[in-house]
Amino acid sequence: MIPALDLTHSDFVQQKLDLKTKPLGSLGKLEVLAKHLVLIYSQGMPKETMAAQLFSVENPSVSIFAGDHGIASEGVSIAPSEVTGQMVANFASGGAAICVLARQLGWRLNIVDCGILKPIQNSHVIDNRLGATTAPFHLQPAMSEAQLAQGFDNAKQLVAAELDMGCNLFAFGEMGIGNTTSAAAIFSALCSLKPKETVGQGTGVSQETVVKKQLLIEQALDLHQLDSNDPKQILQSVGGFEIVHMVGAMLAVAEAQKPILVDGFIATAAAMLAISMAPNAKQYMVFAHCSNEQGHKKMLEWLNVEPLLQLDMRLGEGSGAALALPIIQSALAIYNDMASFSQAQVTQVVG
Ligand SMILES: Cc1cc2ncn([C@H]3O[C@H](COP(=O)(O)O)[C@@H](O)[C@H]3O)c2cc1C
Ligand SMILES: O=C(O)c1cccnc1
Repeated sequence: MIPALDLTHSDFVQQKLDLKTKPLGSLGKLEVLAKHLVLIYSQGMPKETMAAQLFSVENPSVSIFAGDHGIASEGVSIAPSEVTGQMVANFASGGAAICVLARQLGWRLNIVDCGILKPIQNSHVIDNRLGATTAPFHLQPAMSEAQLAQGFDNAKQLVAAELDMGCNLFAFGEMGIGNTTSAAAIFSALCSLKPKETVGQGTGVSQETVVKKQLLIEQALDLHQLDSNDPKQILQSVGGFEIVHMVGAMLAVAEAQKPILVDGFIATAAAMLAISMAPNAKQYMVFAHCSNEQGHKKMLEWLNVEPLLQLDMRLGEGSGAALALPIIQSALAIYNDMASFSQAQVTQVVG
């Protein structure tokens, strides 16, 4: 259901970039990014339309999906589950890191309760609750098939509403105490890796807690006997309500052939599931940063993608994705506005 990226305009875009007044390729990854984005934005355009077109980011939105995790009661985080809801209130009142970055950079923010411990009454929070926390996944599946399906449906509707508002760049963030344990379990199951390879310190837990996370994931992998080729089973068994929304939203954006800015460890676990469900989805993804969570670098290597930024961040919330917006805008500005050798009457340099 997700179309492959049509590469018809690829040579035209490359040539346009090559004829700009600079040594060939000297804007490095910015040129690669410009080409990628212009190809996405020009899908279905006839050659003449595309040749005359300027491309820009319109009405970008970052949606933060929040959900609580049954596994959190095993003490896998520095914080208790209650902090998820407290942070949702913080998102709603504009005080969290993602709020500051979104305001500064020009993202619109959606705050989505996908199933935190206790609902909060706040008109800025979208109610997409699939339950009140997932089940502890080392003992039973994190959620039912119906909850998973409902999450996908919710995400699809959210993306449809965003597209109606003219949004053409999507970022997704998450908040959910315990969700690095869930993301590591997903990574282990999808790539048949031992938990030792995939588990990290999350919010900054001790080495002892890292070992506890590994043992819980081992127990879960034993219990569920997950098939690395069955991403839905993996998501239902060891995922989270916010992760379900992320996967569903990524698939919906890719189906609409718009770009997705992928954030850190948890968002990349969601991206890997989406790609496993629909391989073409990867062609609409831009990987914003490499987080400091051990395992994220391995995920990016496994996907064979290069992130735009490496700032030693390990927060989530969509913060790394948010920071990449100015780079996206710069890439498009170079494509749109930079003079060619002939326009500027500069002798074309070769080599
Ligand atoms: C105050 C606070 C704000 C956060 N914002 C994002 N996270 C991040 O940390 C959590 C994942 O780490 P773990 O698996 O170790 O719990 C997620 O909620 C993630 O978004 C936060 C965590 C805390 C404590
Ligand atoms: O990489 C991330 O996105 C991350 C790392 C630690 C905690 N929360 C999120």
